[in-house]
Amino acid sequence: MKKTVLIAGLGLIGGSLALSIRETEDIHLIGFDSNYSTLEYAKMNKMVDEVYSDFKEAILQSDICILAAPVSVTIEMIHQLSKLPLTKPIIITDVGSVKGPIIDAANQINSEMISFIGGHPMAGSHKKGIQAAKKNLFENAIYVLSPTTSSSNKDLEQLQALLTPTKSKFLILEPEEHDEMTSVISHFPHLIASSLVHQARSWQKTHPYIPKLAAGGFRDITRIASSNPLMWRDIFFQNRPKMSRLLGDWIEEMIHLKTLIDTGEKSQIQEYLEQAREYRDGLDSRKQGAIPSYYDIYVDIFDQPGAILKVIELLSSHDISINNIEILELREGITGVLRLSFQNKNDQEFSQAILKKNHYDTVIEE
Ligand SMILES: NC(=O)c1ccc[n+]([C@@H]2O[C@H](COP(=O)([O-])OP(=O)(O)OC[C@H]3O[C@@H](n4cnc5c(N)ncnc54)[C@H](O)[C@@H]3O)[C@@H](O)[C@H]2O)c1
Ligand SMILES: O=C(O)C(=O)C[C@]1(C(=O)O)C=C[C@@H](O)C=C1
Repeated sequence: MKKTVLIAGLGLIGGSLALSIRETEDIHLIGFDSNYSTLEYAKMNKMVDEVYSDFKEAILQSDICILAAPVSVTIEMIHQLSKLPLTKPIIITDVGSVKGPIIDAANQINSEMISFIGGHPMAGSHKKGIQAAKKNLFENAIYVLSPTTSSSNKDLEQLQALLTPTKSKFLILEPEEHDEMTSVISHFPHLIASSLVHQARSWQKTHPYIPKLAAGGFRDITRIASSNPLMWRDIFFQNRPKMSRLLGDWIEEMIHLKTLIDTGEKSQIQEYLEQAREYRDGLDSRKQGAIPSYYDIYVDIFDQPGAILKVIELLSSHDISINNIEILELREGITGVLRLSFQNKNDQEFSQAILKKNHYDTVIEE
């Protein structure tokens, strides 16, 4: 018999999950969202089989439910769930970027019917909403799962089977361990990116040309400052003890760096930069399985009308899906560099072959 799977919150993450699992044969996929136009979009684009504007109605018929709303809303949904008159067993999971408070809420559920397994796909984007959803968003990404005492091994296997089409790699973690690591490698960097943008904005008051000087470096390090403020407010708030600790460490480190700069400690500054470079280069995931990254190609282009479009058209005419496009340098009349990101090695290599055949200079960084 078909299982009914509910995705509650059809934004970037919920929508992407819907796109990747919707072709699974033995499921009936339903979606719930508080935003009416999101439900309309999901229905029009056949992202789910049915849409619901009432959480209770949707959940009562589901066998598996994926909560994919902002973290604070997810916690509210778990409180609501615990009060529902459920008549059949249901596996509940979530996708929230912070796990501790979500698992704490789940542990308060007093229903034999609910098996809760925390979840967090470690892939996303600075974009939000259903229109930014992508089928292959999670390919090769780590997908953290945090089982609780309410869930059995069979439940975990069932959830992993449902998520298999995402082509992600499962990693079982305790919530505390998850929150500690993601605070370092995901949450805190967002705070720093936003603070760098604030610094530039403040200096712009006296130096109006600052935005014109913002080249590849500033854009690279601050891309994530364009992310969804509501989602990140929730993440910082729900993980605030860890964020506060990291801020303390960071301030101390900055004071140390300031001393090195003020006293002109050239060799120590160089050593600091070298150590950072070595660690950053070693993170390149595909060899070590640390952080899943996109498969990038750097393409030289000339600043001519339609130059970027030509590259996109060329690859899309071969049915290649480009995950992200970034213009790293494009100044009037000179050669620029496009960074094209793909979700897998095949697309990356195939694209390079096509571009080379069409006389583009390309580089893949190893
Ligand atoms: N964006 C990322 O990079 C990323 C990556 C991994 C995990 N996450 C986590 O995924 C979750 C969703 O993030 P997103 O990026 O998809 O955000 P999003 O803003 O794109 O989507 C959130 C969706 O939840 C819906 N929603 C909000 N309040 C609701 C409510 N009360 N009832 C029903 N639906 C409601 C919104 O209408 C929207 O469709 C968050 O918990 C976030 O921490 C995000
Ligand atoms: O690629 C991005 O824009 C992201 O910020 C994705 C990102 C991250 O890598 O920090 C953001 C939040 C998540 O919970 C998981 C992934």
